[in-house]
Amino acid sequence: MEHSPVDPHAEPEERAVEAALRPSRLADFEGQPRVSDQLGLVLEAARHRGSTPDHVLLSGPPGLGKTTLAMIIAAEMGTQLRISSGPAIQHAGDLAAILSGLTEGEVFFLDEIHRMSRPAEEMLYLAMEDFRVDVVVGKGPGATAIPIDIPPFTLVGATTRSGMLPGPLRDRFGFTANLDFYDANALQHIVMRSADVLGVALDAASGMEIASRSRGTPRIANRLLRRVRDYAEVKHAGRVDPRITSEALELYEVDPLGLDRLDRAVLESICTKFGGGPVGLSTLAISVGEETETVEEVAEPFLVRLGFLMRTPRGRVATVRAWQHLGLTPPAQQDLFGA
Ligand SMILES: Nc1ncnc2c1ncn2[C@@H]1O[C@H](COP(=O)(O)OP(=O)(O)OP(=O)(O)O)[C@@H](O)[C@H]1O
Ligand SMILES: [Mg+2]
Repeated sequence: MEHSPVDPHAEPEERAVEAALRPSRLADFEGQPRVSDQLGLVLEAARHRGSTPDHVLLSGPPGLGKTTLAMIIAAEMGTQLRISSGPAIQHAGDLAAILSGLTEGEVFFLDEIHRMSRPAEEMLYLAMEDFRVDVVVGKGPGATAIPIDIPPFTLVGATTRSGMLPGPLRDRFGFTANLDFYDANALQHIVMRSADVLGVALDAASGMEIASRSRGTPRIANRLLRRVRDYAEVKHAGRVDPRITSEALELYEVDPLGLDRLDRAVLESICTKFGGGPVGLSTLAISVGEETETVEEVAEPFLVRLGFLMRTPRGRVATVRAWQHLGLTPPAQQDLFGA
């Protein structure tokens, strides 16, 4: 499938553009006031004590700013950031090599920490708690563990699935930030700032138009901004206004609530082919010509969040709001749940 403009996961070629749009100071990190305040305090206190900050766990859906915050933490502490990820650390030895190479006070960012192997995880416990790793040398009865001290560091772990983290690991973080979806005002601020960086003359109303179609996600807001910029450059000599903005977003099939072609196909299928549901996930996926995983992981979470779709034990059901959003007349209320 072609990449949807509202898929919250990053396209590989998007990483470079994203780097340019990342705020590098906490003060520029918009829209998560609680997280910013609390994290600001943790960092400030550490600076006062002249020690390294507690380990930080960042959790939340893709595109909400976990990597950005990890970089901000290092920048605010004036230290280097080392980056690795759970899937890249399959052997405990990989982790031992990274940890023993850290210098004092460094921030170690471990992305997708829920995907680390078990032995690496156990090594990490010790490193987080005692700043020590035990490297096992040899095999069988003759194997010995050689303790190696590592300099104090701050681990910043990121996960989209905090539920998948084992309790002992979660407990070793001194501070956990749960990132939540952003409201339209915050996204508007983010998009205005990004427009500045990209040199796009974006007015506030167009910024709001982009924000309200971005599914609460800064990554999507920045991406839609770039699509609007392309459209404006090609069709309107670079001029952006609210009408041009909504034309552009319609061209990319992102509707006023942020639904894309697949989201609408899913709802339309439930309503028009299956009488509003319930319909099983695999049947639904076949009817829209998609993989079940795509329907389940890309389309459904947002539809559920909007209150357009319910997952019931008997299958997917479209709500009255979904019918109305599609401009269809819902069947009488009791039929939605009956039979
Ligand atoms: N609070 C924010 N203020 C400004 N820009 C933000 C904010 N949060 C995220 N962004 C922007 O959104 C984009 C995606 O953010 P980031 O890469 O940090 O998300 P993530 O949570 O790490 O996603 P993933 O789970 O896919 O790794 C970046 O370009 C970043 O600059
Ligand atoms: Mg990230």
